[in-house]
Amino acid sequence: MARRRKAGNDTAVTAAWRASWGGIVALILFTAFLNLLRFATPLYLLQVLDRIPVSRSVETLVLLTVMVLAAVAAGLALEVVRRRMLTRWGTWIERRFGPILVNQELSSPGARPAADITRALSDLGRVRSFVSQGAASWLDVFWVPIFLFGSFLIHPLLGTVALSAVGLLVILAILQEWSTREARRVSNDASREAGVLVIDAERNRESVGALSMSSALTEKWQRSAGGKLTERERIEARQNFYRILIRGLGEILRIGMIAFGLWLTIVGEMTLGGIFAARVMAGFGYTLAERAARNWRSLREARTAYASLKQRLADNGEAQVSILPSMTQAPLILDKVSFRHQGQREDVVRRLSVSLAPGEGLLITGTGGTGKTTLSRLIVGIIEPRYGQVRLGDVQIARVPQDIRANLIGYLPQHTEIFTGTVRENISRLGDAPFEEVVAAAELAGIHERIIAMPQGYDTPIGPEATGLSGSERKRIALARAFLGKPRLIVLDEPMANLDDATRRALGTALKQLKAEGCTIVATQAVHSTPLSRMADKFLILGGGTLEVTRAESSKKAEQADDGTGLRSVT
Ligand SMILES: Nc1ncnc2c1ncn2[C@@H]1O[C@H](COP(=O)(O)OP(=O)(O)OP(=O)(O)O)[C@@H](O)[C@H]1O
Repeated sequence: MARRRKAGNDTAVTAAWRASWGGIVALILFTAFLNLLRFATPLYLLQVLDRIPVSRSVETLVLLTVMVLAAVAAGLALEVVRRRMLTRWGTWIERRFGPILVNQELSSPGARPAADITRALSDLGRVRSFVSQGAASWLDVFWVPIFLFGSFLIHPLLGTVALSAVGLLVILAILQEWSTREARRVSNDASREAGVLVIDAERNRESVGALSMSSALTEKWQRSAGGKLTERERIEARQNFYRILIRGLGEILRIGMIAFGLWLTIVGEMTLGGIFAARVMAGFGYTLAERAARNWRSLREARTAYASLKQRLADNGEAQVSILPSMTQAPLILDKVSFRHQGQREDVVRRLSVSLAPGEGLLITGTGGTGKTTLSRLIVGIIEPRYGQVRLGDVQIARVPQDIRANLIGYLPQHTEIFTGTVRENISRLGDAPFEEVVAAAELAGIHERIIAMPQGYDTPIGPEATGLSGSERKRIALARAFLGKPRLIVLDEPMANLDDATRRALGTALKQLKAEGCTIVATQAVHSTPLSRMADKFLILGGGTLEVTRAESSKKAEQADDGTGLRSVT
């Protein structure tokens, strides 16, 4: 399976390379042409300075000048086209991989944190930005030796001077990189810390305001941001120092070329045209090397970003499985499931086995922190067990492609999530489910009447803040989302929390109706709820580090279970 997965994703990356191949060849040719055109100026100088003073031919001067200007104009035109090609290539890369990454990160069974999506996209942005802006200088860098060789051909001494200057430039660039590396690491860490702090504060704005945490948070932010600024100052001071040295070295090279050139003319080894031609070629070589050195970091960052993107694309947790048509009829099976959170010493769930036929209900009970949410997430395939399997029949849920999983499973997370969009879009999972299905789901969740009382009904825009909706109304919209299309398996994490008694009873009735239509229901509760107990055919009590699966004999047993006693027969 792993081999098949890798092969499939390699195709995505290699297909992109294959599709880019023609463009890359064109870019190399453009680069070759425009650099060849750069030789027009030194050739012109050789001809004009050495021949015209002797021949005194104005026509030749005009003709050569027109020719060199045409070559310069052609070179500039090619450069414009080359830059345009690189920009388009960069945009193409981002367009091609952006949706794949977002979709992959959002549907990953590992449920990566949101920061991971941001990181993946910023890696992609880095690759795009390098291709659009930095790649040209690295394409040109291969021409540095050719320009140096040109000045070497005019005179070995001038070639050696140019080569030494470029060599020194490389050493300075390495020193610049090396001397700022640690400061950049510290600055990036501080910057990330400050950013996370602001995002957290923004997310928990209400608590920050109500509990007067703003000055403490500002102080904390200032410490991180201040650290970043100090390091940035240090980095910039060093960078400026090396940049000035590199610029100065360029000036020294130009002066040196003239000085050595003139000396060579004095000793009769060179002409005036030769001096200027060699000086121009050495100047081109140096400038191209300097540009590449300036883009050194962006090349390195783009390489790291590319490697990480490639890894992400090869790390697609969704295996292609053949979905048996019988999956909709198959039981939900938890087969010796164990799970431990990263960094924890204890398993939250250990060797848990339970099976639920279509139409059966399971109620997971336990006090805070006993693992109800973890188990719900294991069942819907957001996280994968450490050992054991969660299956629908023979198929592991976490391995089911996301689009198929979405039709099979409805899920209400513990924290109600409302997306920016209309009520209808929120219930239809931002898709285009038929309106009747959306209404049916809203009716089951007991929110239909409230929605049609809104000014724009199902088209009313709402968002994460969802002002204008009570906590219970938000919850019922999220419940409707879970019920949409009456999926094969519905997992509800604390569905009764925040609901009043009448709504709880109505929800209990809705769950019974869904069960009667063949849905398997898994619900959790921290506090006893009679409608949920009535819905359940099986009970699972978490707590005290042990798990026991029990068959309900009566809802009373569930009540006993709330305090950690009662219910003990394993299915
Ligand atoms: N991402 C995580 N990393 C490490 N430990 C975690 C993580 N999520 C939960 N835990 C730990 O796993 C245990 C079970 O947490 P879980 O949220 O599943 O419990 P719960 O029964 O749903 O709690 P509550 O009713 O308070 O929501 C807790 O001890 C919790 O601290």
